[in-house]
Amino acid sequence: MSVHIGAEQGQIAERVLMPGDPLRAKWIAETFLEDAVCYTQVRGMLGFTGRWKGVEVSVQGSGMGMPSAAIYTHELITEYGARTLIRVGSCGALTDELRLGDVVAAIGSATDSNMNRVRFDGLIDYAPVADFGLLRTAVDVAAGRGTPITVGPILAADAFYTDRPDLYDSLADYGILAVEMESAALYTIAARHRARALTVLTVSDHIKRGEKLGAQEREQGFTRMVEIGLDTAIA
Ligand SMILES: O=P(O)(O)O[C@H]1O[C@H](CO)[C@@H](O)[C@H]1O
Ligand SMILES: O=c1cc[nH]c(=O)[nH]1
Repeated sequence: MSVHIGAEQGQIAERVLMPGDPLRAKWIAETFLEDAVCYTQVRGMLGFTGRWKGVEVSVQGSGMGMPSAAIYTHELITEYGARTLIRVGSCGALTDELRLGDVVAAIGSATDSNMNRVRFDGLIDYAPVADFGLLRTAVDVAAGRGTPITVGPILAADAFYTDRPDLYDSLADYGILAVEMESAALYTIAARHRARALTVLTVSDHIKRGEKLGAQEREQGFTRMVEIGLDTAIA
């Protein structure tokens, strides 16, 4: 029984969807999974296991930011044997190519987090990347569903409220599509343990245009993302 999840062995599936928001985990379990059972409420970070198209899948809230996401990723993999981890989150668009509600798959994550500098003694700028097989599957799944998906690099930031919006402009110049707050930790820890990880996001804000998704569009956008995540997880 792990410190932060506290589930019994066997209660968590090998395939896990990871939203940051624990209430999104609840919504996913109640909306998409058959026979979903809640296996943790520790710190209010809800986790559920049920079935999608007959295959066991878990959905575990990971909180906001890399210190929190790293804890859940680590425990899911090392204590519960999770092998396929797909983050389903929201992001702020940095590029004009993206519109509110668009779905993004993160091929890799630039980050301002210090975690990998500590890991590699400041000597290497490690490049956290998605599992290629999962990414390819997600693109195929999205095409099969008729959902446009934009694949590219993103920024995993420590701060939601930044004092350096100028850096967002520079990153956009270098092809970074959007900003969120967990993917670099997910990709790094999954790689360390030879697990597969992918981040799929819905554009909830446009940073440059100052736009925000409304409640109904948010739910529709998240539905498309979650269905891609679930189909990819079981493929
Ligand atoms: O929608 P989620 O998955 O929480 O992801 C994004 O939303 C939170 C910030 O509002 C951060 O966790 C960020 O990564
Ligand atoms: O991390 C995030 C998530 C959504 N929107 C943002 O601007 N940042």
